[in-house]
Amino acid sequence: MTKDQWGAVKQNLLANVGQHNYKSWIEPLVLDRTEDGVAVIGAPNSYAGTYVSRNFGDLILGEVSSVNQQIRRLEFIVSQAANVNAAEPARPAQVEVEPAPAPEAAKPAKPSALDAMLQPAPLDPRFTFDSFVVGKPNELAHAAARRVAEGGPVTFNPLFLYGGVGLGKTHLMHAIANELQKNRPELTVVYLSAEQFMYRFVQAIRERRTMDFKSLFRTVDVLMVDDVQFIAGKDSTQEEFFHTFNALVDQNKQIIISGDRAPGEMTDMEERIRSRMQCGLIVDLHPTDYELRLGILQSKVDAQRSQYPDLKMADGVLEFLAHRISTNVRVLEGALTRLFAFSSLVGREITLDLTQECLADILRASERKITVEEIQRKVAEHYNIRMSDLIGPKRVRTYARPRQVAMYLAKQLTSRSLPEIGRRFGGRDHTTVIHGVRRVEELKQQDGQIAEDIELLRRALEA
Ligand SMILES: Nc1ncnc2c1ncn2[C@@H]1O[C@H](COP(=O)(O)OP(=O)(O)OP(=O)(O)O)[C@@H](O)[C@H]1O
Repeated sequence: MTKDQWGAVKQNLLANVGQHNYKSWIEPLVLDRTEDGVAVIGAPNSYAGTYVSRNFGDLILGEVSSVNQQIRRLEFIVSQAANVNAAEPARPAQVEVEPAPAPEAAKPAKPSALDAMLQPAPLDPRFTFDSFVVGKPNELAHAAARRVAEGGPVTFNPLFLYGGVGLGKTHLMHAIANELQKNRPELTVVYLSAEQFMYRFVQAIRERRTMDFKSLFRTVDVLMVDDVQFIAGKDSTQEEFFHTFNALVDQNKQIIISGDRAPGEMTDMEERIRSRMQCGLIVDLHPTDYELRLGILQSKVDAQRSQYPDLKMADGVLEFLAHRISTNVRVLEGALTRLFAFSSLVGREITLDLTQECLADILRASERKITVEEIQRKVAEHYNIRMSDLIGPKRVRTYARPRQVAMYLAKQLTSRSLPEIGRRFGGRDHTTVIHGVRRVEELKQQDGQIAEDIELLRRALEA
C-alpha cells in the first residue's frame, strides 16, 4: 500500500469516526509497512495501539482492504514516527487484529473529550529503579516493587505502598511502569492518580460513555492508582473503583495502589474497598533516616555534576543537610537544586556558610520541633501509665519498657544529646540512655508489637 493510499484510508476514517476520535486516535497512526497480507501500523504507545485495535480495528481493516485486497490483517507496533514527541524507541505492541465485529467502531462516534482523557498519565522517565536510593526505611517497598516490575505471575494483589509526603511512592510506581514498558512492552500498563481516575469517570458519566470507561479500564494488564486516599468519601467513584478493582483481580491482573496511610486507617473509605486493599501485600515507606538522606543527596549530586561541571562543594555540606533537613525527600532535592543554582550564579564554592545563607528559610522550616517532654507524654498515654512512673525510679518492666521506648524516640526525633536526654528522664546517666536505645533497637527486630508501637508513636509525634 502506498503512502497516498494510506492517506486516503485515513480520510475515509475521518468521515466514519468523527473529528474528535480522529484527532485523538487515528491521526497519529502511521503506516509502517505491509508484508505478507499484514498492514503494520505504528501507534504512539502500546496503550493507544491496544485502544485503536479494540475500538477501530475492523473499521481500519475494512478501509485498508478496500484499497488493497491483499491485506487480511492489521498489526500494531509502537512507533516514534507516530508521535514525534515520544521518547521511546519503536517496539512491537504485539496487538493483532483479526476481522471481527467491533462494537465501538460500529457505533456512530460522537466527538468526545473523554477519548483523549482516557490516555494514561505520562510517566516520568527520571523515576527509575536506578535513580532510587535504597536504605533501611524503604528496602521492603523497593523489593516488592522490583518483584512486581519483573512482570511474572501475580503473587500479591494488590501491592499497596503507603507512607508520608515525598517519600518515594510515586517514584517507585513510575519505576515499575518504566521497567515493565522496557521489558514487557506487550503489557498494557496504566498509571494514573486517583484524582485523574475520578475526573475521567465523571467525564464519562457526563458524556454517557461509562461503558467505554469500564471496558477500557478492564482491559489493562497492570493498573496503578496513585494517592488513592483522594477518592475516600467520593461515593460513586469509590463504587466504580471497586468494580474495576474486582474485575482486574478476577482476571489475575496486577494492581498497584499508593496511599498516604495504611488501608485500614482510611476511615472515609468504604469498608469493602478497605478490606479488598488489604488482601495483597501492604508495604510502608518509613520516614527517611540520616543514612538514606545522605545517600539520596550523594546520588543527586552525582546526577547533577554534568549540568554543573565546575561545581565545588566543601566537605561536610551534605552531612549537614542530611542532618538538618526533614524526612521529606522532595524538600531535600529542592534544597540541593537551589544550592547548585545559587553557587553557580555567584561563582562561589558551596561551603557551610553559603549553605546556611542560601537555605535559611528551608532550614528554619525543618527545624525539629518535637520535644522530649512531648515524647514522654505520648508514650505514657500510649502505654497507659503515669508520667511520674515513666520518668521515676521504678524498674519494673511495665514502666521500664515504655521508658526505653521514650528514650529511643527522644534520640531519634530530637537533636538532644544523650546526657541531655538522661537528665530529662529523672537525672539518669547517659549510659542508661545508650542501653535503653540499644535494647529497643534489638527488640524492634524481634518483637513486632514493639516495632508497631514505635511506628505509631513516631507518626503521632510527627503529624
Ligand atoms: N529513595 C529515593 N531515592 C531517590 N529519590 C527519591 C527517593 N525517595 C524519594 N525520592 C525523590 O523525592 C521526590 C518525591 O518523591 P515522590 O513524588 O515519589 O513522593 P510521594 O511519596 O509520591 O509523595 P506524595 O505523597 O507527595 O505523592 C521525587 O523527586 C523522588 O524522585
